[in-house]
Amino acid sequence: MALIIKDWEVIDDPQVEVHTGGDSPHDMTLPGICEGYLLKRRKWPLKGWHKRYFVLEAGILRYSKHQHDVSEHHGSLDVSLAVMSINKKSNRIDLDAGDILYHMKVIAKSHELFYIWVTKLQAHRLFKKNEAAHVQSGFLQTLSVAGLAQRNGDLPAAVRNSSRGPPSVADSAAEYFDASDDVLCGSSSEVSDESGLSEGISATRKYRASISKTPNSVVPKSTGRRTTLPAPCPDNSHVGLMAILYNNIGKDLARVSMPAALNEPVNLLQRLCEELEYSELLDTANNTSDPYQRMVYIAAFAISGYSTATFRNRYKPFNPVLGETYECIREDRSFRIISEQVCHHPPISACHAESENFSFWQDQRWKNKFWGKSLEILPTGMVNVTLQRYGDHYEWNKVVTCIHNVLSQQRYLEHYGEVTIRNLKSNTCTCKITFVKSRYWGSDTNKNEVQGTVLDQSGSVIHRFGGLWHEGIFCDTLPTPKCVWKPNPQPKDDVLYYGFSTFAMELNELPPELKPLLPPTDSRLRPDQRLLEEGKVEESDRKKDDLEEFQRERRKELSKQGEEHVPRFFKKAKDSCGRDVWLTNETYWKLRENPGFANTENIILW
Ligand SMILES: CC(C)CCC[C@@H](C)[C@H]1CC[C@H]2[C@@H]3CC=C4C[C@@H](O)CC[C@]4(C)[C@H]3CC[C@]12C
Repeated sequence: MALIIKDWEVIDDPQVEVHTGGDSPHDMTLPGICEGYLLKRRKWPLKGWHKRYFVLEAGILRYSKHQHDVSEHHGSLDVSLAVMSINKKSNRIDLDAGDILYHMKVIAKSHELFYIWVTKLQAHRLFKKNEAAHVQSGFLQTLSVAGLAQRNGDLPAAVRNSSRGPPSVADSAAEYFDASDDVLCGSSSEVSDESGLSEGISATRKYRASISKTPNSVVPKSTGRRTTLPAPCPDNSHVGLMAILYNNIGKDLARVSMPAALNEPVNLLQRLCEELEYSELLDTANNTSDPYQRMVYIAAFAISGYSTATFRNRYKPFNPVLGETYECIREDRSFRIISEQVCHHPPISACHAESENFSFWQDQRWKNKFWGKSLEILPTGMVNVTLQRYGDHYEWNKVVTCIHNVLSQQRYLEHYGEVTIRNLKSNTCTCKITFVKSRYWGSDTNKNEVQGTVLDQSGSVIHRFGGLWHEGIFCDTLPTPKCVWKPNPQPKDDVLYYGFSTFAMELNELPPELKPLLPPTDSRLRPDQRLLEEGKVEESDRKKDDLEEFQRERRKELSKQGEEHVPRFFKKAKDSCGRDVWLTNETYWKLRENPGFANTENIILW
């Protein structure tokens, strides 16, 4: 656990990782150089903050007065020997190596720049440690009897990777750019004590008691769909994540290739469909005449999409390849959805669902921030729902999802931040939902708290609701106070099956009668994902490599011809605020019916 003293956080020492993964492509490479002006605190003779030029190279941090005199640097420090603490609020970094102590601060109020320095420092610290371990293991090896020499796979990653050159400065500049373009900043979600926090806690306790008294929804009658997966999930506890993550700092997680053993047999397109697991809340909203009450159901729906996180922290979804599609028709829930990977850099997945009660669409993309122990996922883009009967168009943002202890088996997910739901067709009411960031001193009981209010035009509270995103939401201001949403119970043996809900199990099912109707780009036909689902991990891994290579080839070919990939079922547009959005072009279902995808020209992805 990171030690936290009044906004200061001691960053855990990077653990040198011993690889067992043989020829994994994710070995440690020399991290890129990081340089620029920072403020450095000085005690004597001129007390205060002074602007200095810092250069971080191969694990050594040097500084000088100006950029042009870096050669005559004033001081230098091996960053792997220093304890690093950071203060996210004031953008400060302290490096304490006992005899040498650097207090540094990012000049501009740029949280981005601060983040880049912190992650780069971590990468360099790990690199330097690895290097030290290399020297030490080399030393041990010389001592050991020749025949007992260590297997290649047991050596620290850096040892085997020495042949690969350091990334160029241009590379690392690209990486910075990647990390810094239009990112949302910081975590604004910590509820301050003045805002009635203790009140909130006791309210949540009350809500919680009421939720637990509410019986679970009746298990739906058999839908004829499968209730389990063909094979249990592989054990992936041996896969070393440290090198993968440190080497990809600043990059989109969705663009980083990882071994198949880390994956779950659904992809991000299918996970968009999974957000409709509780679509009956939208049906209810469409049958509720009171606009304020309707908003409560929309809010419950917005929260329900986050509940799978409780059980889904051990595996990551497959990244769809550009042009991949996924359809799902649910007669039992009377909706159908189509999604497509519309952009590769940055990765964007777009979806559109429709039913007699509602439409639902979003394009999902996000940024990552890797803080050493945790990884924050900052989604951009809005979720949209329209209700057929009232013509309402609701729009809301998503909150931050944080993967805590990302490198260890104690991994867990947390959501925090504020959601504002607006009805673009009427300003009768808005809704504010707070996903409360858990306080580090708190026990488990203050985890996953959600509080919300529905406000009228003048800002008065009309409804209040709350609870926990993994247990349910209670609203005590409805004519009959009630639990508006409660997650379905997990199926038996869910731990063996990736923590999937029944709904998730059904996503990748491929009934024989469906197969001829699907375009060849449908995720259900993706071979590596199918192999993983069947428990053939190694074959899946190989297929995954081929498939990714094939995607790169296709991209090269296209750019050689000066062309750009054009999504097939979605078009780019601007929303009311001028943001780029991807909307359906309404061709999918028409083509499916006539002439049918077997009779159209399709791109070949695998
Ligand atoms: C490194 C690996 C093995 C650890 C597991 C990573 C898992 C937990 C990560 C990888 C990608 C992540 C998803 C990426 C994007 C979103 C959209 C966001 O609006 C809600 C969270 C959600 C749905 C994330 C949930 C957590 C997630 C599934």
